[in-house]
Amino acid sequence: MSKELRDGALEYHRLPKPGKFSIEPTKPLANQRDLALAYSPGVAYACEAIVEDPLNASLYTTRGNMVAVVTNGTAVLGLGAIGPLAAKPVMEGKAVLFKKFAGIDAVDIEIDERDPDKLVEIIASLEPSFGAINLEDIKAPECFEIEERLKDRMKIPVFHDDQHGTAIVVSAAMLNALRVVGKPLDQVKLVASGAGAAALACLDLLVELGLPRANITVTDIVGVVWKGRNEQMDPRKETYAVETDARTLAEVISGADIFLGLSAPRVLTAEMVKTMAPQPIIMALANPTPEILPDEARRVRPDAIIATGRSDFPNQVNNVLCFPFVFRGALDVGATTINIEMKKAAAQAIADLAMAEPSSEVAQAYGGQELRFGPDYLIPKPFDPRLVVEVSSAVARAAMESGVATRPIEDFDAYRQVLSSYFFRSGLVMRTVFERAKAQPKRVVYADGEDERVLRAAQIVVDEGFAQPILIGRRAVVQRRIERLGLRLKLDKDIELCDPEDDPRYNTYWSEYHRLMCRRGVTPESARTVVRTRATVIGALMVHIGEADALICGPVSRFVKNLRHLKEIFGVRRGVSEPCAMQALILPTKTIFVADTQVEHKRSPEQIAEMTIMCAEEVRRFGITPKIALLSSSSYGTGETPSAQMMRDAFALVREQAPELEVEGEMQADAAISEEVRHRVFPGSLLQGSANLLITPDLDSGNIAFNLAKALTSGTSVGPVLIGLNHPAHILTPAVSVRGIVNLSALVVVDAIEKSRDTPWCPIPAEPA
Ligand SMILES: NC(=O)C1=CN([C@@H]2O[C@H](COP(=O)(O)OP(=O)(O)OC[C@H]3O[C@@H](n4cnc5c(N)ncnc54)[C@H](OP(=O)(O)O)[C@@H]3O)[C@@H](O)[C@H]2O)C=CC1
Ligand SMILES: CC(=O)C(=O)O
Ligand SMILES: [Mg+2]
Repeated sequence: MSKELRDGALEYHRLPKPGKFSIEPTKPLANQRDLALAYSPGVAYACEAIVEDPLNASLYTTRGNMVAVVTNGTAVLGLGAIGPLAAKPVMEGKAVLFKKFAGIDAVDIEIDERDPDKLVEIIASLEPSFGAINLEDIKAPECFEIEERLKDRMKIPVFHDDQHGTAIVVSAAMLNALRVVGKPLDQVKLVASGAGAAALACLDLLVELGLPRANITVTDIVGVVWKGRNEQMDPRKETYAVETDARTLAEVISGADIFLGLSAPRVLTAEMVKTMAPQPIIMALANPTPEILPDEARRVRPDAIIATGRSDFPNQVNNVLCFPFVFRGALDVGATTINIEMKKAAAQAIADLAMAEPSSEVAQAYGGQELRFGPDYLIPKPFDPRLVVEVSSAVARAAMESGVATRPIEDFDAYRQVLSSYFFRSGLVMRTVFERAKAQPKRVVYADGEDERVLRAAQIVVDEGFAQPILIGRRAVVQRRIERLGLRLKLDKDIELCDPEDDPRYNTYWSEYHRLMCRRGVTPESARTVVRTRATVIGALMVHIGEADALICGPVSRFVKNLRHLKEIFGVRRGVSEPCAMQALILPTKTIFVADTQVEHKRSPEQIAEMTIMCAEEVRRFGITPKIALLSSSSYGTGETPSAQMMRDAFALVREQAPELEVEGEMQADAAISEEVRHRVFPGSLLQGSANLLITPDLDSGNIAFNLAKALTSGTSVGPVLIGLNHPAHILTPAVSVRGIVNLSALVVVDAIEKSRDTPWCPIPAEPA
């Protein structure tokens, strides 16, 4: 390993605080009452509820989402028996991965004990504290007995990750590697290096999946595991002992289709690789140094498919792809164990994901690497946000079907939404919107149909089935990009295309545009030019004419230009003097909406009141009750600036026009968020709790406040949501992500559904306003 990596890793572990995680309270502990609830005397009620029914522990404590990562430090990575203290960085790392990838709270427990009997006693005694136990880096053969005895004794899942996590990921990668080389699992010859925890569990699962036991030869530190051998044997190894005169890896590797290394650094040589069968599969998985480095193997066998356990080579076969998600699924259904059905379901889900087209989030995280199923992309990358959804739900379902789930999931669609929120925090907030959109899909035209993000979003929209996309773009370019991105979209089947260079509807579009704009200085000639060159205009005309129900434009062209076209072609809703843009910031504990972030830099009190009422209506679409604060530098009359007066006037107008709204103003932003601060300055406030819709006095303050909060909190943003036009449309900003486009697509479909019901929209004016 390079010095640079060593220095970087040590600094990462040391700064800014030693170690990799800390524990944060999830409840307020700010005053005497909180103390009385959290601790004595209030806590006693939670204790009594658990005495009454032990299942209440998952209601009143962290137990249901808490996993112990337990080791005794006897087989730490490939570093060997380095002891429990030195194992702590690895275990802290596993704990952090549980949290990051699957939202599971995990703590590392390093136990200074090698005696299996004592270890079993210690670990079994942890049952009251945890919802599941992840055994880690405990050496073979003791690990087998330890796990079996704990599984018998404990009523929560006990899972030795080095065995089963590795087996699941190896099986997924193996199934896909065999798919690439076109060899059936029941006809390949496999040689394993290593007969420890990981290797034997992998072999067990591969046998379960159809690899004949007779096709397997195992080697370890002594050499071939043969029938009759006495040296360093144990009952588990014995099950793979074969009748043979061969005694070394070099002898048995000849003609093998697969090398599975879960042993030690550099045990496989280039000479040995040369003798393998055509298109050999080499899984050199010892960590951190594999049995052979990929370059060395590739040099002698360019036809090989190669995987390692490391993130710095293609095909990282590592149990990180599995353990967070298997535990997530098991905890969510209250599984009493993790059985073979759950393991097989996890392996299949991982294998299937690599076959699906790559996600843009992964492409982004991996710096634009080519991520299409093939020899260098056999399994998904650890940062693939689909893993938590697909693997956890497959495991949960398998637990239910195999009868080990104590809390079966009733609504799998809802569960998948919750799972996606572990990665995309917009998931939960957007759930109501997606459900409504799916119930009544609409035709959405995308003006920038050649943009890669739009194409990826269109694929998701088609897969999720909440809209029928229409793309504006040149046919050859769109087709080429679909292929390059590995998408499955079929032009003219999944999606309609409008090619601005060659569309028979061109004459209809420019004539209509001219009709709308002829009294605004637009000549037939310039109408032709605008329609030929501005995709947003074509998209807007399609909606206006009724060929589409809603429009998404951007991210390529500028927001203000797009908005101008939309106002010209659509007009604004009756009673609206100016549209506005609202953005949502989704934080771990709450969602806030801010307006106006994009549209009009100066509004009158009447327009602020109008915007407030429109935005409140929009917030309800997310299933959230608006709690509105009209922001200012002044709180309840403390300032005399014109903008403070304007917000006071706007507040009075909103109270008059929409008395049902929970609204207050004018106030500073901290008073809006904190009830405590607000009550200090104005105890009689009409607003309860924290405001979630923040109306700012002008565009600059709205935009600055939103972006500052976003940058400081790293919250997820949804929007800008364009409100007030006479037809459903949103304008994408240049920084939008694929997920952002998908979110806005769902929102625009919901707009279109409401418009089709004629609530609260009004008809298209004959001439634009
Ligand atoms: N990529 C991944 O996701 C994972 C990788 N691993 C890696 O796999 C390796 C084994 O881990 P694990 O099974 O937990 O450990 P174990 O200690 O349980 O097993 C190690 C095995 O390797 C054998 N071995 C050790 N040295 C050699 C050698 N020089 N030549 C041949 N065989 C040897 C041992 O032989 P003997 O039985 O004779 O002692 C034993 O069978 C480690 O490098 C670990 O990092 C493990 C889990 C997951
Ligand atoms: C990845 C892992 O668990 C190991 O190498 O031990
Ligand atoms: Mg391990």
